Amino acid sequence: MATVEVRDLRKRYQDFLALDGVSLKAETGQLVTLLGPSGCGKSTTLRCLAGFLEANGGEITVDGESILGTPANRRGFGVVFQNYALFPHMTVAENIGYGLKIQKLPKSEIETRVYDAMKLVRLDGLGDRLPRAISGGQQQRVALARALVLKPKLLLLDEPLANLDARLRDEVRWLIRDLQQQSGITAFYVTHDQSEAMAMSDMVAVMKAGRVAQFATPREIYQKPTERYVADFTGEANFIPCQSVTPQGEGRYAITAAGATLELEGVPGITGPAELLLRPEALSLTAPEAGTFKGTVTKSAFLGAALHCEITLPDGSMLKLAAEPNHKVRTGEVVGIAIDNSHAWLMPEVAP
Ligand SMILES: Nc1ncnc2c1ncn2[C@@H]1O[C@H](COP(=O)(O)OP(=O)(O)OP(=O)(O)O)[C@@H](O)[C@H]1O
Repeated sequence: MATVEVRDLRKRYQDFLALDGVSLKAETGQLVTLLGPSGCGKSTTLRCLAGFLEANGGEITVDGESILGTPANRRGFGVVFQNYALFPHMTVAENIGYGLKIQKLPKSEIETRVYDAMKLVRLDGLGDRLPRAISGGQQQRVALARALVLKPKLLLLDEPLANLDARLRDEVRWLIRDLQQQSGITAFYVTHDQSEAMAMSDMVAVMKAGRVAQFATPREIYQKPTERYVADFTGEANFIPCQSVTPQGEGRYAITAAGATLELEGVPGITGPAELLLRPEALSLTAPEAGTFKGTVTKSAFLGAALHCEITLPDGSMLKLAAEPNHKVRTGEVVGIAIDNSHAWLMPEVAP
């Protein structure tokens, strides 16, 4: 098992800088997700890790040793990409055992390991089928078994669920996480799906234009983002500009925003303009005089599990919240909004 560190990684395609100093680390047994919009450099980072691309600068170490000079086929990593690229003329079992055959292992050992791997990914009984005779989810599980059967030091997964429908995505997602945790294998996982990243990862690197905007646990990324980009990418978010910010030490601040005064935590060391992040779950409807904020309902929709409301504050800011479904509000009604301070967070207006 392996600790993997990426330091200041740079990659240029002709004159385009795709990676501009990417740094992150996976401790042994962790699953680290690279999350971000299309084109931010997730796959490029993973391909440098795999050895399919040569970096132009920086360092990648496994257990402290540089691997940049080691060709892909000597790195001992398992790779699962979205186009699973199974060999179409080989059976499921032959596909899974291919890497072991290349390593010239004895036939009996190959058979045992392939059998175990098929059981692990719940493909028992399908060993004799050709890839075209199994479903997309099963094909992706073959790809996973093919990587795991080699007992890799590191597992690299690039949008492995992208071609699956929603139900299968859920199923294979939990299977991957279960297998990764059971085997204690270190893994990097690329996705642009925020909920996938939150559900599966020990650590998340939110990427932005070839850099890592924030590298932290899913909880921290969601509740304590360092900038608006990260907050926006990791879930529903309301932002309210602050009129005044008074630091109170240890990452706490007293602020005024949209006519209210609040004390809350935030990104340490804010000195300039700041904005308040309020996730929908930080907000609840109350009587106008009882709320931290007072605002006017501009939209409401009953969604079954919640009443979705949009409320405009006196400074023009808009709050989206999920109210208790039995609440009834009218458009134009003045309401109070109570805030759970533990879900409120202060961020600098300009990224640090
Ligand atoms: N072979 C290439 N030649 C030139 N530019 C490339 C090449 N491969 C990728 N790029 C560019 O580098 C940037 C990063 O690409 P990359 O594939 O790493 O992004 P990504 O975050 O994985 O995106 P996606 O989610 O769409 O796969 C993009 O702007 C992309 O257009």
